[in-house]
Amino acid sequence: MEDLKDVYLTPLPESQYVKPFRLHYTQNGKQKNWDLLEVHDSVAVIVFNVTRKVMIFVKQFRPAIYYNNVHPKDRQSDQIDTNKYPASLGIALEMCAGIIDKNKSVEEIAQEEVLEECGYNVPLKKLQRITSYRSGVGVQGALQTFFYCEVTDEMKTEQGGGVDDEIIEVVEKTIPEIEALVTSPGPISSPPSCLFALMWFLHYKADQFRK
Ligand SMILES: O=c1ccn([C@@H]2O[C@H](COP(=O)(O)OP(=O)(O)O[C@H]3O[C@H](CO)[C@@H](O)[C@H](O)[C@H]3O)[C@@H](O)[C@H]2O)c(=O)[nH]1
Ligand SMILES: [Mg+2]
Repeated sequence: MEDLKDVYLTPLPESQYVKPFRLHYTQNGKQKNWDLLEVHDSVAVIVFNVTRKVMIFVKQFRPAIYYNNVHPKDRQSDQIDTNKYPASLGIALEMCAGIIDKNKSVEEIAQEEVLEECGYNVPLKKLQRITSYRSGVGVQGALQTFFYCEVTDEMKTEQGGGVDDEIIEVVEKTIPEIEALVTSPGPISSPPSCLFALMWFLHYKADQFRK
């Protein structure tokens, strides 16, 4: 995951993942505009292993985090120096998550992501839909649907780690480790949606697993 080289930037061509727009509107009689990115809606799943009382996280290289850790003056050069800026600067700890880019229900997408990324084969009825919320309200506003799912060691039928060219490390954390994560001074290399999910878990679910 940390073997990174040949890092450079280009302007964005036509993309299947992000579409940039300027939205024009008149509000209270005043003409305005706002620059935004159309991105896919998504699902995210808290996977909790009740056999060993650990939460299942995924760790992966996130180019957007990496980019934001590169000093603006060093972004201009032909290539970003990976000795100065190693891959570790872009590695995020997240819940299992995936974009909705297929004609399937959110439950089916969530089920697929849990298998592909974490290696657990869960029946649809084990996926508890908690809520949905808007991510990136400044420029995206896409909808993410959040699930909670309890798994056992017996359900782990695959390695996990992603599909195609995805490189994902499956990481397990105990409840005290989750508490340490959400109370750390940061910067935490996780999206706020993940931190919300962890607080939700600590508030509504964790007590029964603390004994
Ligand atoms: O520019 C891009 C963007 C995506 N991909 C591919 O698209 C897939 C995306 O993976 P998937 O697991 O479906 O989605 P995530 O990247 O995990 O993103 C989800 O999880 C994130 C963490 O919660 C949220 O921020 C996102 O909104 C949500 O879509 C992967 O195969 C990528 O390789 C590319 O190749 N190029
Ligand atoms: Mg994913």
